[in-house]
Amino acid sequence: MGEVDPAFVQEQEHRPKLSIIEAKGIPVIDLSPIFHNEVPNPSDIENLVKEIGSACKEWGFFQVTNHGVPSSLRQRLDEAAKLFFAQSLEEKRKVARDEINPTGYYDTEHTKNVRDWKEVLDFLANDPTLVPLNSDENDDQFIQWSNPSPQFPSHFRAIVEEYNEEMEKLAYKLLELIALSLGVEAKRFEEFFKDHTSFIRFNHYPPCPYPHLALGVGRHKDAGALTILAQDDVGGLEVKHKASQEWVLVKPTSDAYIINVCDIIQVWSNDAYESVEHRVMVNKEKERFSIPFFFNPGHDAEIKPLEELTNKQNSPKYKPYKWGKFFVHRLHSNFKKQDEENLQIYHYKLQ
Ligand SMILES: O=C(O)CCC(=O)C(=O)O
Ligand SMILES: [Fe+2]
Repeated sequence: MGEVDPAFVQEQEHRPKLSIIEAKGIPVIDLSPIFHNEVPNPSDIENLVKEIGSACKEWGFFQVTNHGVPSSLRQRLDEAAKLFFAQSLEEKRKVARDEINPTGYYDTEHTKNVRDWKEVLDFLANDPTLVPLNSDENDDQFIQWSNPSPQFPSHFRAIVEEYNEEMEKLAYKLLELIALSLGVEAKRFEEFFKDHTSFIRFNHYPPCPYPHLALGVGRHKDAGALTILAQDDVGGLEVKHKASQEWVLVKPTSDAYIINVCDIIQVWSNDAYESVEHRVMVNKEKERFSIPFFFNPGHDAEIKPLEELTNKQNSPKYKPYKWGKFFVHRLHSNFKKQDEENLQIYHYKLQ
């Protein structure tokens, strides 16, 4: 790749600074109070909830340790992903995604209309997953998406299924802690996740000859409820710090997960918590792997600010929207460069 392909080139203002000053990083939160005691100690839980609430307010991002996910499972998953991506393009394209079934492999994603320097493999958490056929509000047809079955490595799908179960368990726990931190019942959000549309993504960022011009993933916010991200030890994820508006590198912490509250929690909390912009830098020498689990509600979930969190002084800031319609709208526009901007939650803003 000698010539710079203009599809990858970011506008000047969005290009990464390659010499990063490592400011204070995102908080690291120890989840052992909920996992390592048979009967959790109420004051430990209270402190944990406070820590999570502050992290959500200040950063929208935090890392968790002692999260209960076996590290041996994570290792097996990392190895399987490496084996898959090391194959020829021809092999990988045998499980390519298409406009009907968007799971599987692809290497042409655009974020904000600039091509990302990455290749991706997506699996659903629930196979099959029911979603609306299109984003038209008046059309009530549905479609089922199903998972790809890569031939190699042969055990890939089985490991992904095992890992998905662990991600779900952790996601529900985190959601409870976040609910408590907002002052609502621990299980308040659970009803929205019946037949959830969550999915797991394998990201591979190959070394890039022009890391000052391109990004692994351009700046964006995640559209779902919560993301649980595993990153390797290379580093590259940057988060926009709310107070300073600076891009801050998320330093890899071994065996930790990076958690971010996404657009739906922003809406539920009526902007008490914000979904924060992030992006991924690439580098000339090393490839990088990351594995986000996107925890999304069921397609039928209606998303709007929680009644308990709104009142006369703090009226709802968003119109209700159906998650499934929003999701397929976003997905269809990710396929190619488009003239109009992607659907975002601010399009539902009331004030
Ligand atoms: O690779 C990463 O660290 C983050 C990827 C990401 O933000 C995404 O896939 O939405
Ligand atoms: Fe993201």
